[in-house]
Amino acid sequence: MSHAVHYVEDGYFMPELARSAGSAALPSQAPGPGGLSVELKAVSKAFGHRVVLDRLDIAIPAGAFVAVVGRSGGGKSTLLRLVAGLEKPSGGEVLVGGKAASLAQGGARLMFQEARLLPWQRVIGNVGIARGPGWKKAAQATLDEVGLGDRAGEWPSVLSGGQKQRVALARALVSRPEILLLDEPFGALDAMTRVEMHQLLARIWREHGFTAMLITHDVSEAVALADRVIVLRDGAVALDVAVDLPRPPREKDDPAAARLAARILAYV
Ligand SMILES: Nc1ncnc2c1ncn2[C@@H]1O[C@H](COP(=O)(O)OP(=O)(O)OP(=O)(O)O)[C@@H](O)[C@H]1O
Repeated sequence: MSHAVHYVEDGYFMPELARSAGSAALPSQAPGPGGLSVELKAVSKAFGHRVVLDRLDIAIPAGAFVAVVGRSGGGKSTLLRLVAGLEKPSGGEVLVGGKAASLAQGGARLMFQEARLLPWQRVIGNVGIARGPGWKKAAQATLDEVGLGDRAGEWPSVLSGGQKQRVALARALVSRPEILLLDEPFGALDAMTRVEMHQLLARIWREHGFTAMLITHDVSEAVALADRVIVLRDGAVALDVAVDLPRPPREKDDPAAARLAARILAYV
């Protein structure tokens, strides 16, 4: 498997590093890479005296879709930053594809609650921010995939919140990441738009084949999208449950999904 090298810091590509590493935007019609496994072995993280994560053991197989839920301040974003290589553990090991997670190794892309688009770049420029050879074609194809092919030449400021998140998703996907790390990506959207984004993300995950880690406060959203839900509580895993229901998305009006969400909520 070829490991594309990507560099991310707070959602932005650092194109000069990507170029020097020989990375280019890949045509988005290429088959998905299948994802990388993620393994946390006795991982602890402390900020000063505050222990945020306490000897976590989590193994995520390549290509899985895992949601992490938990109360505010419970260490969910910290966990994601460790997997992205943006933070180092205070103890234990974070392995991505069997190697220590690091920014330099790359392969993971992040998506946040805010789209974080560059206002001076048009939509297509925001997606193809790495500017490798053929970037425009790849960016346009990825915009087509997220249903915004006809908005490529517009400025981000004229887009709705949901459309901006579609652009952010396209920006994350254009380089065919092996891991997609989603930190409350739909938290600011209205209920209808959230459901549309669930459908889009579920389809794209199936078609691309990356490993997905979704952080969310919303247990129903976790059940709608993930094939496994982990509850983080007091820095430890309080529950780790498989979502053994028909393929996502599974929305709240599905009684089995609602029952499972209620069960999970008891552990949050
Ligand atoms: N760089 C940092 N320096 C000091 N403390 C930090 C740092 N990053 C996170 N923390 C602390 O770690 C704890 C967990 O934060 P984190 O953002 O991981 O939680 P979270 O579960 O994602 O919360 P939320 O759901 O509110 O986003 C918090 O108490 C936070 O203040």
